[in-house]
Amino acid sequence: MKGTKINSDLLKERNKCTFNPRELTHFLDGGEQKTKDRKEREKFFLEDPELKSKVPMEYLSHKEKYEENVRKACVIFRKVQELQNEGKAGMENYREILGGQLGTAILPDGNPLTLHYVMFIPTLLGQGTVEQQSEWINRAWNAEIVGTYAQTELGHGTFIRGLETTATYDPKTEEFVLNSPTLTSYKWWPGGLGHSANYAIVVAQLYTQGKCHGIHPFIVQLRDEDTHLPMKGIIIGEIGCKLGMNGTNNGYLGFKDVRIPRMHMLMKNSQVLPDGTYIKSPSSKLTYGTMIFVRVVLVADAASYLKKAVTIATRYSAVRHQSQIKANEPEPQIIDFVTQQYKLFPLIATFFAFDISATWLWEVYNEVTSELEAGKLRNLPELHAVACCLKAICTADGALGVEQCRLSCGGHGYMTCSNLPNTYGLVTAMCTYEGENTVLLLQTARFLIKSWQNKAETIHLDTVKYLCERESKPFEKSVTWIISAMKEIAAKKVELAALHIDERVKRGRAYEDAWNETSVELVSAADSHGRAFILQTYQNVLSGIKHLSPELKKVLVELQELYTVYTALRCTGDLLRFTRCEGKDIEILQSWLEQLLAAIRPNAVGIVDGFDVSDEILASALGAYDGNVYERLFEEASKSPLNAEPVNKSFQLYLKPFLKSNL
Ligand SMILES: Cc1cc2nc3c(=O)[nH]c(=O)nc-3n(C[C@H](O)[C@H](O)[C@H](O)COP(=O)(O)OP(=O)(O)OC[C@H]3O[C@@H](n4cnc5c(N)ncnc54)[C@H](O)[C@@H]3O)c2cc1C
Repeated sequence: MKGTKINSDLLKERNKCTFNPRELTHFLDGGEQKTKDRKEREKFFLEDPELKSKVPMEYLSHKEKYEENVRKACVIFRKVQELQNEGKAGMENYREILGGQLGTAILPDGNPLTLHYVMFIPTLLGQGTVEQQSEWINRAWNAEIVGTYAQTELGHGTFIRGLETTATYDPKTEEFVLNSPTLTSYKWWPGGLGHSANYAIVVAQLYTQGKCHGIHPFIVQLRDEDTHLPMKGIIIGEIGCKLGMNGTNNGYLGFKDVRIPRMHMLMKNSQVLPDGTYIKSPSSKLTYGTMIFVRVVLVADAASYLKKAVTIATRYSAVRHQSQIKANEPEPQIIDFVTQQYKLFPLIATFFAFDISATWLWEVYNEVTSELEAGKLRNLPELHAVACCLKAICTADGALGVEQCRLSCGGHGYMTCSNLPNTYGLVTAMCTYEGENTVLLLQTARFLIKSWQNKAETIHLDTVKYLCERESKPFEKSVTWIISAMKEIAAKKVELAALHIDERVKRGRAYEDAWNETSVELVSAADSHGRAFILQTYQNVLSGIKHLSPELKKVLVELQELYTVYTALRCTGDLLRFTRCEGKDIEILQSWLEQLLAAIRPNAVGIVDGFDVSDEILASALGAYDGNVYERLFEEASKSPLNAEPVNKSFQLYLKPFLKSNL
């Protein structure tokens, strides 16, 4: 629909915007040059006819979808390779192509090769010895082999110590023998495992010299490199249809006496010597690296999906007219209903909060990883604790936010061509994979309880030192007060949870039972801790920005205030229970929130324009830049194969006989 007129409501919105959206784009990209690079990259991929689908993917069968996805995935990574060869190499290519922006524009229902880049290669790097890396990494980078990461089994996901696949060392042949002793030991879920990967990193219980040494990673060839037929003893297939991500080819895998050479165990940390002697890893924490890496990426992805959804819903809300506010007046744009603003604007602000946290996490992850390379593990538990709660909060709020955007678009939001249902499918999956969210919050809680008990150490840790520096300030209508109140809430929740565990233990409960019985409070404490952290990081980053125009800075401050007040009001009960805030103060916060909604209203479309998500990436009839919503809905409907003929054969076969049967 190129060259069509821009919807007049959107034109009006754009005219009243008080800042330059281009400046926001450059700010989010990290500079004008980075915007240029991103746009060039998008053009390189999105304008390639090979990457366009002839028929919308949703009208394809499950099998056709998979085949089309593999075709496109191969084109994509060939193109990434071309970029590398031209010297335009960089993590950005992979992050964009695998993440929520460019990646989902080309493969909206998931990429069957993602795990190769996101898990297989990072695990080889993180857990393989130098020799193993030199054997495998080049082959993997050059895509001579395609790998996946097979950990979860039918019977166990969260509790990895309970995994049942066995790898038993045979010193006579210097091989491991892999077996799936039970139905529940079958691997279940790994992306790309069904029909795409020919290798996998398999997590299995290691047995040597008659003893089990717990779970370890092994490289296993699944399929012949030429024929792609399953190797001897490999039982493999796809797990079937899911709520979303139907293009990722999640698979199952069983082993029947599958032999692999000793050097196929990844031995950077633990080792098995030729005679079967087991050498333990110097620290169990050394395997955290890859896990944290993926969680860091997921926080950024959650922000990116939210950015897309809120762009679609905000533009649509400016175009859509419905009902009346006053009798005899024209129908308003639905964005003028304050309830609609309340649905959308806090989500716009949430994107900024998450994006800023994601950048922080990425930087700290890189620092801690280089420390790790130098054998320094000190900062790893703190990073792990922050990554866990940020992943849980950002993916959970991201999924809720995308669903709220869908609901805010009324009936049309329910259309697949709004791209909101599909986006929801992708985000909600993130709440489960790479650590189920509740379980992750409990991991953060474990760190918080330890920090609570060991204040001498805690005072030196940036993310938790507030547990030692407690002061209860009287209410003030300010961002700073809310942040200190959120920390106070988190600290009190940690204190209470620690107290309740102690009380239960004193009453004779085992510590583990006491932990479980206190776990609702523990999760809540970790959640508050994470939210306080996000608010503080948002504040730190925003107050440090110097080079922006006053017009844009003003908008960014309003958004930060909105996110902060919105977060505070979402935990009104906690504020009243744990801080010096009173009922009358909540009213002040409520009216502050309403003022902020009104302040942001004229700039809402400008802000989402500033996100600069192209129409191809939005892939939405409701969210395109020109706002021609109704024309696009009709255009999408015309693509339904049912509309290709005036009468469907089912009329003659079933409907007509039914109608004429005189029941
Ligand atoms: C789309 C998708 C892609 C995936 N891709 C991969 C992949 O590529 N490779 C791979 O190996 N796996 C993959 N997985 C599997 C994923 O990692 C697991 O589903 C996840 O770890 C959760 O484990 P589970 O399914 O066993 O859930 P469960 O652990 O059975 O969780 C069910 C419920 O029990 C609760 N629960 C469990 N343990 C505790 C506890 N200790 N305390 C409190 N509550 C608890 C949870 O909170 C949850 O409410 C994928 C999953 C999905 C959905």
